[in-house]
Amino acid sequence: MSDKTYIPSGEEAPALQIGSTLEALAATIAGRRGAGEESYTYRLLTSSPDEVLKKVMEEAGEVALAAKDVEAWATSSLAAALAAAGADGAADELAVQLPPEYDAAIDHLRYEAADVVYHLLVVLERYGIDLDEFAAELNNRMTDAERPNGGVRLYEEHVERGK
Ligand SMILES: N=c1c2ncn([C@@H]3O[C@H](COP(=O)(O)OP(=O)(O)OP(=O)(O)O)[C@@H](O)[C@H]3O)c2ncn1[C@@H]1O[C@H](COP(=O)(O)O)[C@@H](O)[C@H]1O
Repeated sequence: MSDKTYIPSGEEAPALQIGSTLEALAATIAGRRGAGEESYTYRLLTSSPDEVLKKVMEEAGEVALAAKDVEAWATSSLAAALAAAGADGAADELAVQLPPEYDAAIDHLRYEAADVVYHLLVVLERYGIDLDEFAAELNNRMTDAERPNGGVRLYEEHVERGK
């Protein structure tokens, strides 16, 4: 844990699946600082920062396009169901059949989301923001009821609220 974060006393850190996955990936990325040119991650960590920053933007755009694809398949399925029901069809009895392409679009969205997260973690590594600090940023925005028990927090002096 960095000196920017803390776990409130009396609380234990949670063990969630996504947490350990992100920790493993972040550790792999950090470990690639010493790898050679054959490692894509090494190249992103050591080349012009524009390379990885461009990738984050590109992959975020791909997430948006993938999500629009999901919507398009859902919308066309609904349109087909409406057409099949005819003018007298009751809206609450529509039989919407989602095609295999819908499931494929969901898979693609998940894939692109993973690309964004990977590239974002490379950015965080490049700029020295560790996962605890990143988690603390998210945790600081949560209400007490939302925050996981033991969720790390940022010290007040590291919180910028633009005030
Ligand atoms: N999680 C990832 C990861 N996610 C995405 N990528 C790479 O990011 C690049 C994404 O570029 P593109 O979008 O152009 O390619 P694409 O995803 O194939 O295609 P589209 O998104 O355009 O459809 C590809 O080269 C992927 O291989 C990743 N490269 C590495 N990792 C992890 O990092 C570790 C270290 O990998 P090295 O970089 O090989 O050292 C790996 O073992 C993985 O655990």
